[in-house]
Amino acid sequence: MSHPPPESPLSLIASTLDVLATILPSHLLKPQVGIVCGSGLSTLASTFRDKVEVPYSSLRGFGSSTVPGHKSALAFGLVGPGKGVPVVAMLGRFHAYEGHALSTVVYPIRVMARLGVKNLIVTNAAGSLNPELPVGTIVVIQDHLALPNLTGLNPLLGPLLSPSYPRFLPISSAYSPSLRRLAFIASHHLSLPPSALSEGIYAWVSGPTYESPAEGRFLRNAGASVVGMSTVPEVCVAKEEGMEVMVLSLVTNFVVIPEKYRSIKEEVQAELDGKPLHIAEAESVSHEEVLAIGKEKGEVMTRLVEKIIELIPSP
Ligand SMILES: O=P(O)(O)O[C@@H]1C[C@H](O)[C@@H](CO)O1
Ligand code: HPA
Repeated sequence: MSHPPPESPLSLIASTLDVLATILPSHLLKPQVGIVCGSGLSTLASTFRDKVEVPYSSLRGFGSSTVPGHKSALAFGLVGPGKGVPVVAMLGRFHAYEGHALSTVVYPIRVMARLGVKNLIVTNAAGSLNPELPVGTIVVIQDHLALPNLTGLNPLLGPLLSPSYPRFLPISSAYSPSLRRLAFIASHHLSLPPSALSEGIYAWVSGPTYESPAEGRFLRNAGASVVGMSTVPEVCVAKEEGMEVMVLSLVTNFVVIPEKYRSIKEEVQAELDGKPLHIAEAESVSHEEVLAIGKEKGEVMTRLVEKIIELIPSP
């Protein structure tokens, strides 16, 4: 029995675009800005005007978000005063740890590029590796440390989607300085305290385990400021597609990095000596905690993203 040839990625994207063209009103069909909503951050689309939500299940090539705090739909709408800026948001993303191929993780970014998106704002929830980045801080990402990229899980592995794409993509300037500037200017316009927004380096890990103390220390010593399980694949592909990219990480927890390991040997010896030690329970992180901070900070993230969009020069 002969099988039909596999569908090419470009024809799959074309079919997704056809579906969107039949659903969307013309003023929403050419979004200028794309947004990826991180864990618990789908409220970023709560203030879109003329909003149209398109479930991923109606779009071939899209997976389904299986993680709490991620909704399986695109939201199209207008942001900002006057006519407004047409935008599209992924209300939930796909992570490799859910079992999605990296090509599925980045598929919506390729669709956004072909809809005309030139500027991409990627958000995520992340663990802090630095005591100077407390929970609730929004970190404007300057660079990344992507161990999966370096060890064989790079989203750009495989044939090029277009012969015009570079085989060896430089990503030394992946995080757009001009968009990063707008983040700080927007924060000033909104009168946010200077401590609300910081800068740092995002470490991408595959998850789904949170980091062990030794892994957290390793990433911190390697120069990372925050760690998370997403974002870098989307950034690499957006860069390949020629977009300007900005990443905002919301610190939802500290990664547990004790200065000293609990020593069972010392504890037993202290008990034998009749001087038992009082050991504090080690903290641990949970996704519920991550979502709770997303909910608490959703409003300020929304205002910041809206203001950044307003400040992006129109084409
Ligand atoms: O999609 P993001 O990166 O915001 O989600 C983070 C990383 C894991 O998916 C999850 C862990 O709590 O939150
Ligand atoms: O501590 C974390 N580690 C990895 N990913 C995360 N996403 C939110 N918090 C974390």
